[in-house]
Amino acid sequence: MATVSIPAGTSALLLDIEGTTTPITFVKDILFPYIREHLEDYLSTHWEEDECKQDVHLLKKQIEEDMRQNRACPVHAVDQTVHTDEEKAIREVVDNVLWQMAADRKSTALKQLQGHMWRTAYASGRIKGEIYQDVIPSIKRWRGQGLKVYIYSSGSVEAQKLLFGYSVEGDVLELFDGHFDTSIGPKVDGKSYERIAERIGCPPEEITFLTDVTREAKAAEEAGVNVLVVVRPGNMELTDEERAHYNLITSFNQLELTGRV
Ligand SMILES: CSCCC(=O)C(=O)COP(=O)(O)O
Ligand SMILES: [Mg+2]
Repeated sequence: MATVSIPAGTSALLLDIEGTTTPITFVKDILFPYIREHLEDYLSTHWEEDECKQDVHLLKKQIEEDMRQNRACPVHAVDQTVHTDEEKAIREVVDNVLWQMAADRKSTALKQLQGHMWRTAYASGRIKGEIYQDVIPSIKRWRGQGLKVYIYSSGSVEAQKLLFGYSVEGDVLELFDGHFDTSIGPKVDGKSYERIAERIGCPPEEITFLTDVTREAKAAEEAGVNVLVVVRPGNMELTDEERAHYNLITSFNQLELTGRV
């Protein structure tokens, strides 16, 4: 297995989850089906709770934004502050959420609701966060070499903490120095990486971002962040051009920090 160097000046690693630390199949075959299966029940049970009301409100704001952008989407006009037909309202929210999921949207509104729904599944032991075997030993090694390690995923911070807090490797949350989600901005926008650099207090050139998605890699590069593209089984195929342009790794074990013990 060829080693790939991380520049000597690197002080922080920023990790994507799906397709990088975690198999895409875990998200597609376990996490997302759980949402589809429990969505209607979850909304009915929690409809009157503040958190659920905020989630529904955020979904409504997303729809308003989608309509402004002329995106066709199932609309819910639910306003829980006025009396409505609850069953009909829930049906509308379900339709919108399922539509967003079918399109694999990464909207903060969708991700927020999903994070809240997975709580019970993780806490009850029904779901355990999957992590590739090379991930945890590598993170421990990097931390031992003085690097900080952060997560940046489209999954909400709460969803990230559930995955690593209830993982197949136990609770490994203490290995992370912080978490970012799309509330800092979309992963395909360079500005998001500038904001993260500012937030963690280190220049973009000192950050190395690991992701499976080249649109994200491109955005990070635009911000001056060093990038590695992770190739895992089931990840999206890269074009020849992408293969030529990016440094690729198939395992975190390949990473070597130049100039560090
Ligand atoms: C970590 S929560 C579940 C995954 C998820 O919903 C998602 O959108 C993952 O996207 P990523 O940015 O980690 O590829
Ligand atoms: Mg990913």
